[in-house]
Amino acid sequence: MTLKRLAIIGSTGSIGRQTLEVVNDLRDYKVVALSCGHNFSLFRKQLMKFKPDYAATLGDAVYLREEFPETIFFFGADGIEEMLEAAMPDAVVNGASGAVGLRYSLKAIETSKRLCLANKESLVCGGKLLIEKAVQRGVEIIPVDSEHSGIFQLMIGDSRPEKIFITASGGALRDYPLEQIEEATLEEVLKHPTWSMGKRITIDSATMVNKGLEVIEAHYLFNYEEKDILTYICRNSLIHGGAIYRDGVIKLHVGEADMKIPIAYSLSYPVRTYSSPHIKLDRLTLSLEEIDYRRYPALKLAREITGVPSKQIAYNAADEVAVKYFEKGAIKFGDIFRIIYRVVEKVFEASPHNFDEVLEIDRFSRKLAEREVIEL
Ligand SMILES: NC(=O)C1=CN([C@@H]2O[C@H](COP(=O)(O)OP(=O)(O)OC[C@H]3O[C@@H](n4cnc5c(N)ncnc54)[C@H](OP(=O)(O)O)[C@@H]3O)[C@@H](O)[C@H]2O)C=CC1
Ligand SMILES: CC(=O)[C@@H](O)[C@H](O)COP(=O)(O)O
Ligand SMILES: [Mn+2]
Repeated sequence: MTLKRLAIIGSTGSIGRQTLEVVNDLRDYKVVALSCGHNFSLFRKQLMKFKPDYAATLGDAVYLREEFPETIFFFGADGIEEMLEAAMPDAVVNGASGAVGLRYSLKAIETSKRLCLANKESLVCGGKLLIEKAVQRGVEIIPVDSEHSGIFQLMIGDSRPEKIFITASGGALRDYPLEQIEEATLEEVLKHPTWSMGKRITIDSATMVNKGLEVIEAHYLFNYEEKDILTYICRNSLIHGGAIYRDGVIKLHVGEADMKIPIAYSLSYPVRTYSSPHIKLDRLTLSLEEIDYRRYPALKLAREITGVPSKQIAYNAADEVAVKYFEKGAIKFGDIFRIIYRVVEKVFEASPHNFDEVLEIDRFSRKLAEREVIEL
């Protein structure tokens, strides 16, 4: 059997680490390229175990060259792109966090046949650019985000659903009294009720910025208008999404809250080769709840800007900046939305034509967000 050659961007993160666990189980993939940001100690262990031909670090870790003479190293954000060019893998898992992920997604489309996309910011910031480039080059984009993986699977071999829906856990503050949300601490916000994930996305679950990003992600992936992408709370995160058909049928995607399942599916599609125990059916409780926008104004705002690229970029950039300040204890939880709202309001409506224009709007939005932090 020929092993499929895989590159993983962000191998030291939550998605990256779980991808390596999956690859270990599946056994028909050879990890040819790995990249990390700054977690060199974990990266070192991954290099020892998976022995990739190519590796890249965002930070400066030139010393790794001596320890791993068989591996060709690259450094910096350009280095991560160069690594993909050198490796020319069959598939790339993009598990980087943040808008920066778009440049790796665009490069993945030039250098491989399949992009397994966890980095939802790629679609939020450059959805049209990315999809068009993938179509032109005949490259598959397979969603890794759990809800989108669910919808993707539901849509295979059937008529197009009239509407789709994705679910939200409600995040760590879903049962807090409304008036206490403003002052919630980082420790409280990081207690996600169902999923174990990186810090930013966990904070984004509590504001529902994550769900806002996901509505936009679904808009580009599946080509639905915002009004036809519904959102509900599913407290146990067992229903990931659903497809609503014209004949009254609703198909649900149900499964454990375990990211290894959608990661594995993105690799093995169109078949399933990964084994994982399913939920005990006699203990299965399925229920959905309406979302209260007073508790989650960031989701309402994301809906209002879906399809307006410059504002989508601003929404994400302002959140990235605000979340960093919240993590440092410099702003309140409630300030995250305040900053996003003000930045999105100030950015004009525009559609970037290329990556450089996306970058320009992203940088401008970050500057606005920094200013809003000072003026709070
Ligand atoms: N975690 C999850 O369960 C899910 C995540 N996603 C999405 O997947 C993406 C990754 O999330 P998650 O794994 O939680 O994030 P993490 O923060 O856990 O991991 C991010 C990874 O990206 C690396 N990284 C950070 N900055 C850069 C950069 N500028 N260039 C290249 N690499 C960088 C990090 O390196 P290092 O740590 O070495 O500095 C790390 O390996 C996000 O877009 C998120 O929304 C979607 C669904 C579920
Ligand atoms: C696992 C996954 O796909 C996350 O994006 C998840 O959706 C986050 O949890 P929330 O539903 O709380 O946003
Ligand atoms: Mn998700």
